[in-house]
Amino acid sequence: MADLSTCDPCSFSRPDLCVVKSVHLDLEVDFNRQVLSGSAVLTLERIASDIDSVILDIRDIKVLRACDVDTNQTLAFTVSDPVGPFGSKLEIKLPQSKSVKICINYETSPKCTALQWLTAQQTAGKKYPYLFSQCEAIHARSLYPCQDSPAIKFPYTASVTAPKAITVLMSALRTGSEPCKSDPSKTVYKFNQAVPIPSYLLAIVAGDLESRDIGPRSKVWSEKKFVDAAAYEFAETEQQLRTGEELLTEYAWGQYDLLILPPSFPYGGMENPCLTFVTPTLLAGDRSLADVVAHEITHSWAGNLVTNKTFEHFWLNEGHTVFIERKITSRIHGGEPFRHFMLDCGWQELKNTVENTLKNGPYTCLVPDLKGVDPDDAFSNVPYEKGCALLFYLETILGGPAVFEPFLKAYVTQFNKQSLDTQQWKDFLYSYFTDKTEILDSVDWKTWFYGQGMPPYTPKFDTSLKSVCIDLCERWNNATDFTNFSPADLNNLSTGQKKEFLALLCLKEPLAVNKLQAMEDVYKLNNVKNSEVRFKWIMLGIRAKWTSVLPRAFEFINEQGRMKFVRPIYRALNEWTEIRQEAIGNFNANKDEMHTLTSTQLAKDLGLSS
Ligand SMILES: CC/C=C\C/C=C\C[C@@H](O)/C=C/C=C/C=C\[C@@H](O)CCCC(=O)O
Ligand SMILES: [Zn+2]
Repeated sequence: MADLSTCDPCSFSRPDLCVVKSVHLDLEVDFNRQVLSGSAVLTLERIASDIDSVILDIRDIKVLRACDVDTNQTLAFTVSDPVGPFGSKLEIKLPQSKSVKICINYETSPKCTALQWLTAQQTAGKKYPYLFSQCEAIHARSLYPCQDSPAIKFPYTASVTAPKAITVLMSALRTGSEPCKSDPSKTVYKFNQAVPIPSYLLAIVAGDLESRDIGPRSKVWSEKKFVDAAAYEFAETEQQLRTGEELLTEYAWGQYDLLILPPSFPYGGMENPCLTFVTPTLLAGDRSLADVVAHEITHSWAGNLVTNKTFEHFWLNEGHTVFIERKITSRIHGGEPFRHFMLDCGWQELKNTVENTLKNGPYTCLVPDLKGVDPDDAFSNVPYEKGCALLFYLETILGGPAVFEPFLKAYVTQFNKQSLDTQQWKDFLYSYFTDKTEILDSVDWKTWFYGQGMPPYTPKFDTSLKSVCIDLCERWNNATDFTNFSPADLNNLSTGQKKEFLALLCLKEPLAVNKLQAMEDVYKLNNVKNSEVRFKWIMLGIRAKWTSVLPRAFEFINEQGRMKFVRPIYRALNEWTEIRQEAIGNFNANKDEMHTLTSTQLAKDLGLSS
């Protein structure tokens, strides 16, 4: 196996020998060639006095030249391509000095895994092309030469040149724009991210974008078609930010904007600092899916300020974020009963993933071994929901929210702008609760961190919001006569309760087709627009092998590319023997329009690649 860094199994870099202290990118967006070209200036600090080179991660990057900025001396470099999913190792010889600033002239490849390039035809407006990035977990190395490990944090500045009609945004504060001096048909955009970030939080978007103000420090950005709907949908953003500040500390990033991406965006949201990226599947029209924004806002502390040292400790980012996100949303809507309802739904989602999708395998560990593994291949809701469950368990045994919430504030304060691992987190927990060592010693830490399967405990939740979902599920599951059901059954439920009602039915034996048709006759779910409810209704139909679900299933997976939805639907269609070839044919017909992350994972799900 390649000589990966001693501290991060997913990076060749050796920050223990020489570390990147800051980055400046000067890039031009070339939509015709679908490349970014220009330079990366890295300020380095030698840690070991006897080293004479720096090792960086790259993938599919063409390095044209490396030089010492102060002397313009050309620096020798080598690129090696070890076998494995981690790209290439760029080694650059360094001049003799304690700190040095190097300039790397390079260009990305059209197959850069961090970027999706869309033609004008693929956008909503059909007039201009579009480009957006997704660097988490280890795709930053295809965007710029870097030490692509979350153990390292650095501030960055950038200057990006693009055609005049195109707006460019980054995960940074906008510090101005001006016509390009050498070509008035282009605009140069300037950015500054003064808060140190891990490499995966560098992000860029370029497209025909409009914005609307939604708060004193927030805008929504999207193509014209979505911008007013987005302004309505995410109107609670400032309230969510303030609730996060009440719980934790002052928001450190200045601006909090939201970018609504094209439908191919593979995730619900991505916590890029100053500019959260979100999927348009959140545009429900009733703000019922804005909890994803609360999640991304929470990452402003858990993940972006306090960061997992490697992706084996991803639960530190996601488990804390989910646990705190649910505190934020329940302080705004519904209080503790609502928090418990969300925790309970999360527990069920975890159970379904652990037992049915991952079959209690190695990726059900809270802290998985990722040696030789691309983190994308290990991704699931386990670090989110098992991590959240551990924190809920600890909150319960340590004395409840009034005792545990001050710990969360102390945690983000202690590790502000740092990266840590699970051992450091546990040591801090013990150091904070010095009077509760006996309780902490009673926790089965080994099983929680490294055990496969469900956690070693069963939580007790307040079920006041869930009982109506359970009752309606049991009524339908046991019904032989459907005359006693009415639209009012669902009209009185929240979106979350409708979703949970369908999720509970998905855990039962597959329903008879005539029962599903009766449900459709009463509730008219075939026309539902809310993506979460639509997803569960489609999954219920596929489980029952209800052929009339198929047109709606294919329509849904072809109109958006959020992996949370398309992967389970493709997997379920693939398990439906008579439909498998149609599913594979649909995938092959649409894969070129998909984000690379999505098509790569779907090919593996369908057994078309290893
Ligand atoms: C144990 C897992 C270890 C490593 C995985 C780390 C990163 C995986 C990589 O695929 C990046 C994931 C980024 C996720 C971004 C947003 C998600 O939080 C949202 C996912 C669910 C949704 O679509 O709502
Ligand atoms: Zn997250």
